[in-house]
Amino acid sequence: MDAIDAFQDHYPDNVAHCYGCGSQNPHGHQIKTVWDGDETVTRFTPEPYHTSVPGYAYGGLIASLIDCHSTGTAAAAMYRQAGRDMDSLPAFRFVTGSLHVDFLKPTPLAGELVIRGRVKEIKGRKVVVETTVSAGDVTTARGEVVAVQMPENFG
Ligand SMILES: CCCCCCCC(=O)SCCNC(=O)CCNC(=O)[C@H](O)C(C)(C)COP(=O)(O)OP(=O)(O)OC[C@H]1O[C@@H](n2cnc3c(N)ncnc32)[C@H](O)[C@@H]1OP(=O)(O)O
Repeated sequence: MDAIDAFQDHYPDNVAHCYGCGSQNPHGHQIKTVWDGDETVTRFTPEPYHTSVPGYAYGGLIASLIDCHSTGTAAAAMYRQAGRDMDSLPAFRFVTGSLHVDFLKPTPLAGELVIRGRVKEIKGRKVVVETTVSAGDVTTARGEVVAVQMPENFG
């Protein structure tokens, strides 16, 4: 387990292959998300190959960071609401029902991005998460994700 004890470190191995957040996917982003009070935070440094316009990050990367940060936040929020440890069973696993992203400013490729999430609503199997992406003091993207608990018969 990572020193920071991220939400994603608690995903069972059989659902830890996601391109955005799976610790078992060597080609993926392998994001790591933690609580910061009532918010959640992920730190991610894009690589030169994440380019869109030279010097700036590809929008699909930004969207996928918002996506997996938010589904991880949804799972953690559900455990927190239930007063349960993230390793306890049955596992709360969330998939994306809806992903909305507003690209507010170009996101520079130089340096770390800070992704912050806030739970807007928890209702039944659904969690709505608002997430921002910031480079330094500048918020470059804002997203909203409807995360839905993964049905047992997913697929
Ligand atoms: C597990 C670790 C991996 C992490 C994944 C990381 C993120 C991903 O990339 S996941 C892959 C992309 N997503 C998918 O493939 C999901 C495909 N879609 C599905 O399987 C289904 O449509 C699914 C599960 C989202 C919802 O279906 P279902 O379980 O039948 O939901 P349902 O019972 O109708 O709705 C539950 C609630 O969610 C809401 N909801 C469902 N879909 C949406 C949607 N597209 N937009 C907005 N709200 C939605 C419903 O309105 C309902 O809300 P309310 O209770 O307020 O009425």
